[in-house]
Amino acid sequence: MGSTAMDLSSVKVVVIGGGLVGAMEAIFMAKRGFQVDLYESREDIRTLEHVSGRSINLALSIRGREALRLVGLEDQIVGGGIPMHARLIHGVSGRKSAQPYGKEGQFISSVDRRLLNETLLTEAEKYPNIRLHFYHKMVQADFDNGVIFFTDKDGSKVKACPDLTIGCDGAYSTTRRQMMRCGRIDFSQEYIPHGYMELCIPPKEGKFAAETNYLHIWPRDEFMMIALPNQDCSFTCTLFMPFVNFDEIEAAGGQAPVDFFRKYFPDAIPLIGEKAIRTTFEEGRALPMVSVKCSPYNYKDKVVILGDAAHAMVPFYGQGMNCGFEDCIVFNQFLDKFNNDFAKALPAYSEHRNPDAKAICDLAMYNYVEMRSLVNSRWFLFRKRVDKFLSWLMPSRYIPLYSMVTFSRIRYHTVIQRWKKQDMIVNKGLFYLLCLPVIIAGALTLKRFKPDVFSWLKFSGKT
Ligand SMILES: Cc1cc2nc3c(=O)[nH]c(=O)nc-3n(C[C@H](O)[C@H](O)[C@H](O)COP(=O)(O)OP(=O)(O)OC[C@H]3O[C@@H](n4cnc5c(N)ncnc54)[C@H](O)[C@@H]3O)c2cc1C
Ligand SMILES: COc1ccc2c(c1)CN(c1nc(C(=O)N(C)c3cc(Cl)c(F)cc3C(=O)O)c(Cl)s1)C2
Repeated sequence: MGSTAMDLSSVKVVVIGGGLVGAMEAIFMAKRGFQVDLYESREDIRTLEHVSGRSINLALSIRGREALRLVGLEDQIVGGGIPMHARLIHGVSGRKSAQPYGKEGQFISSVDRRLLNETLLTEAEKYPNIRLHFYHKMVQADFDNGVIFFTDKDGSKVKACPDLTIGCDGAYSTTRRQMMRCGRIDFSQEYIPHGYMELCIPPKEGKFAAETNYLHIWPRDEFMMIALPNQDCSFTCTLFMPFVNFDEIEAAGGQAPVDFFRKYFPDAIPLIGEKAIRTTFEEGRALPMVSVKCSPYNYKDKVVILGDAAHAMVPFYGQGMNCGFEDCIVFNQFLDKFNNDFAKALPAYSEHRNPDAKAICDLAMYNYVEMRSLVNSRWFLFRKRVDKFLSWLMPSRYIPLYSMVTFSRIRYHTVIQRWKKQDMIVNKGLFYLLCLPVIIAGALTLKRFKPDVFSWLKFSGKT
């Protein structure tokens, strides 16, 4: 159904989910001229009171920034965030080592999740062709007949009859589940044995209690903690640990959480505070992390899923939201390419985006191991220095993996291809650089003490 500009307002698009990607997608669709109805199961988060010390932040990088630029919000969001120019690794001894993310001026932004979501919803509301419906939970869909059913706040049924449904309802997506009832959708999910819990480093005398413009990392093999700065001079820490360890600490109770921190994160205790560590463990529960993959992302010309609904990933690359925002850019490009013909744009988008989303899900899972253990090892630090040297030596030909993910819009599946090629070259180069001298020294030593040791190398010349 290709449509010309003049009659797009009769095209009805329903967006399921008013989270980060749903709010962003609603704006993209409204800018095209469609009539957009966004349905969010929860309340309007802008009406909720703010609780200090409970802010959750996210790392915003170039892929997400590009989507924000396209909807005119990049400067506002980046300006309200805190730039992180480097990672700061905290050793268990308390020794800290900083590793800049890139060249001068290259940074990632720590942004407040709620503020970002509120800003997107408020921007969406400015469009006359967007209506926001809160307390509307999508419960069933008959995509073939274009009917979607919701329950509203008092449980009564609401119906919508869109031309296109866009599911942005997160990792546990109902839209995806409904699609799986009517189409051949491959689906897989994997929970990792780790959970996460958030803690807060409050301001100290109104100022940041730790180095400000850094992503703080405490890598401890099976455990890891990271901290991102907030506008109110606090840090939000995320502790990653196997559920068995969370359960042990919870079962022990009392001083167990503080004793655990004293053993693994001693330098964080004065920053967070013993009382806050105890109460966070007493009151909070570790949350799960799931990786979801599915294919395709569409069912005919009726429905498409974006964001975590299509590809939830473990957070060990800080790319989930960035990838979901990039979904909005790419889907928009396919609507341009096929002049809003959903029958062509939806399958083409799914075929194009699927390998990229699966690639970043795999990279995030790979990093789940890499960041916890290797970031402490001398080899990891050495490889970072090799990365830095090679990217200085061959800036256009050698880009470190995390730079391709975080500071470029190279397609995620191409990132993996280039990384594998680069890694082979580097490891081969390192072999020759490190092993060859040893081999040569060994051969010379052997030759000195046993001159005829290489006589078998000489050709006898006899036939
Ligand atoms: C610990 C952690 C750290 C992270 N850090 C980063 C980071 O640094 N950088 C980054 O880019 N990403 C990060 N992420 C990932 C990021 O949070 C997600 O990728 C992003 O929130 C996905 O947005 P979404 O809109 O697709 O889904 P969600 O944010 O889950 O939003 C889905 C929305 O749909 C609504 N909904 C659900 N079901 C229905 C229904 N049936 N009907 C109507 N509405 C419904 C929900 O209420 C919700 O509002 C992190 C994730 C975790 C867990
Ligand atoms: C709010 O909760 C969370 C949870 C996890 C993350 C974020 C926010 C933001 N994250 C980012 N990751 C990278 C990255 O590329 N890598 C390889 C890293 C991966 C890990 Cl796990 C890490 F600890 C450091 C780096 C690093 O490079 O510093 C960025 Cl760049 S930002 C992970």
